[in-house]
Amino acid sequence: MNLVRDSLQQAPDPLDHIKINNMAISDLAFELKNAKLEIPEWRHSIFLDENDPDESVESVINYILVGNSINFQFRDYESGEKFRSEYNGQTWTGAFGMWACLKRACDNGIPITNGEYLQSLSQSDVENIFHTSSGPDIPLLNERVKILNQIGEILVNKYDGNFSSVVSGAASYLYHDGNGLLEILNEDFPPYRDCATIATEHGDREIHFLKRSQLAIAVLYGRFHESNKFMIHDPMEFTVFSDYNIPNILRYYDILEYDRSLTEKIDSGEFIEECSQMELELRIATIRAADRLLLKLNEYHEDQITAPQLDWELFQKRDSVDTKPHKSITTNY
Ligand SMILES: Nc1nc2c(c(CN[C@H]3C=C[C@H](O)[C@@H]3O)cn2[C@@H]2O[C@H](COP(=O)(O)O)[C@@H](O)[C@H]2O)c(=O)[nH]1
Repeated sequence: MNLVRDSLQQAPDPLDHIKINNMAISDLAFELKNAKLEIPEWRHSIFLDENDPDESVESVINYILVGNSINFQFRDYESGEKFRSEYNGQTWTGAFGMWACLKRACDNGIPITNGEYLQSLSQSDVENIFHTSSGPDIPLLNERVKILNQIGEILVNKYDGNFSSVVSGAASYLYHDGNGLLEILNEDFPPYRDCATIATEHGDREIHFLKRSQLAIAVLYGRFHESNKFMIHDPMEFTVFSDYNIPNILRYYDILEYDRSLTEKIDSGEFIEECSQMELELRIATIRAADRLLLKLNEYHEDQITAPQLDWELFQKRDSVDTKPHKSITTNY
């Protein structure tokens, strides 16, 4: 049982606005066959380090799972300019800009991973956390406040106020008869849910993308996979994380071919409505194409490459491709 892959089986194939080019998939797989395809451990200064005397595996788990609940939308909707903030003498942009602010809050003793604190966070508290002296404000601030309040309430009511209790109570799997960590995040934490309904010839079908929840678990898997401090025994069940960068990178490599109407919308900077057919097709095609790319890549690799490794390889190219990402206003990515 894989919530994402099983649900995508129900989605239309082929799609109306996007064609997946299998030749281009083979070409990119060949190009990447000797790539390192590492599992990132995310050991930047903007993340907590479990080896610090003041930190622990639990504090890293709490930090990553709180932060990823608001890991979405970092580009100014008009200018496309990325949110950015300073930390440790460096400028961090986009998602890393968000993490820089969260780390700054931790350094200032703000208990942002404590459910009690989160459930009563005010708008001005969050404005202060994400205050930046340069560039655009972080988008969707109010949505971030609501999500953090909701996450805090759930943690207090069910999990002793912190995410490490969620992890310790879950099986060390993504999927495990409802007790896998991904299943629990999806079931117990509505802000982490990431699903939509798509019309098919057999009627409406619910499809799951689980982008932020999979990314959050993949970060912990990457950080601790060489130790027994946090295990995921079914890493092949990850899919790539369908945000606004991965589809654009696949488009750049001609793996995703958009029809004229979708091309015109994206290249003119028009918004594509969240949960519209076009937006859902972008996310469905991203995961379908990336899974096919994984299969091709694994023809060249003895030890099986997992989706987080492919995702990170692709994601790093986001600022060097000359195609434009789509714009949808959403809290899913
Ligand atoms: N597929 C995929 N999507 C990712 C990431 C990361 C990397 N950082 C995470 C890794 C560890 C921490 O958890 C960090 O947050 C962010 N994103 C997504 O991209 C968007 C931000 O893009 P830009 O505006 O250019 O910063 C936004 O939707 C964000 O959710 C990734 O690795 N893969």
